Amino acid sequence: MTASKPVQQSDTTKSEVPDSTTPEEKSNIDNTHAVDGEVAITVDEVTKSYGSGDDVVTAVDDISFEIERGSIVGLLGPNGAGKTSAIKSMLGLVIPDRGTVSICGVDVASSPERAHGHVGAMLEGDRNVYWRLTARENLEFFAGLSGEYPSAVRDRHDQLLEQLDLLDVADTAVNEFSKGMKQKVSLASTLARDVDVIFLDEPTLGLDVEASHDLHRELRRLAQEEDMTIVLTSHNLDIIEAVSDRVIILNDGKIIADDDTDDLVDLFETQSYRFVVGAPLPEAVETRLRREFDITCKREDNQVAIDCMGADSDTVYALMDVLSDAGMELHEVESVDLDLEDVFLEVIDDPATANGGVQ
Ligand SMILES: Nc1ncnc2c1ncn2[C@@H]1O[C@H](COP(=O)(O)OP(=O)(O)OP(=O)(O)O)[C@@H](O)[C@H]1O
Repeated sequence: MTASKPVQQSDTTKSEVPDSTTPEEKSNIDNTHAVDGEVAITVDEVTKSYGSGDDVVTAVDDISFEIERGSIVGLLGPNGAGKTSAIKSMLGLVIPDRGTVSICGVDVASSPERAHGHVGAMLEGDRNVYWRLTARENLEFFAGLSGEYPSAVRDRHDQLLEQLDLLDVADTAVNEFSKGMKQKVSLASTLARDVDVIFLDEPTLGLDVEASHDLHRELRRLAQEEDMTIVLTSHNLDIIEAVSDRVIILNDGKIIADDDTDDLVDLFETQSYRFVVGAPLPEAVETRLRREFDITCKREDNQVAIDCMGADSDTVYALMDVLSDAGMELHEVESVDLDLEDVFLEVIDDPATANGGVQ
């Protein structure tokens, strides 16, 4: 990503980035898959604050992780959790106060151009591309930024355009496209160079269901067949659950969970129980349950379903004792089917529940 578009965005922090790439390194910028071992990204004790004195905001607070080559990692967190700052730190778009980042074994701070040679990024969706250019011209432009000749990448671009269902409109100006199509051109432009790592911020924003599924498939294919490493953020947790091998959840700049997506959901599933009792649930009983346990109640016909998250066996028996003391008839106890969204809300509410995943 010698000078690819994300680095050119109206990002006031860009000027902070020094380019200490040596002339030898510059002459050596290429897109070979020079991956060091199996680790594509290393983030080591990175902290990034903005402002100073009383106004200081610590957006990223001492985070460390490694991302394996060919994996897809979802970076999650509520608004203001530090996701964008973490991604910008990884890309070298902001300079961390402390810590180091390396991509494909290249230190981003000391050799940004060489590191960027391995990276594509789509940070602002359809605003990432030039609307007056055609889809194909956008791809050629972004490939050209790193010195690739249009004739040399034509086959690859045709393949990309075909995979994203854009080949028929390849020579149409982007400003005639729908938002979803622009988004796809943006993704194709991110992939227009042969890179090892891509960062995608809200890649499915504006895409319809079918286009979203196409994108899921394409991301999985890129990881599985081309060994591409993908870091994505989205507020749509269905997408993260569908494509990510692993999720890292940030809150207040800290990592509060970091685990394989399936393991994280399984962990909560085995700890989450539904107790079904006959309605009504007396207010005093509900108040006591809410005070002593992490529960939600749903009324269904003549029954009340009490969902208890993060429960071990002691909790299950203690909750059953409360119901029994209150003379409630217990119809059923079952484990609850959860999705990533349930897990995310639970971890944000109480990070300690992600035991095994907390740093
Ligand atoms: N340039 C900046 N100057 C000052 N504070 C900033 C700056 N950028 C981010 N912040 C603050 O840092 C914190 C983390 O912001 P960041 O944008 O990294 O979070 P985020 O998880 O990406 O949020 P969102 O989901 O809302 O995009 C927030 O409190 C934000 O206000």
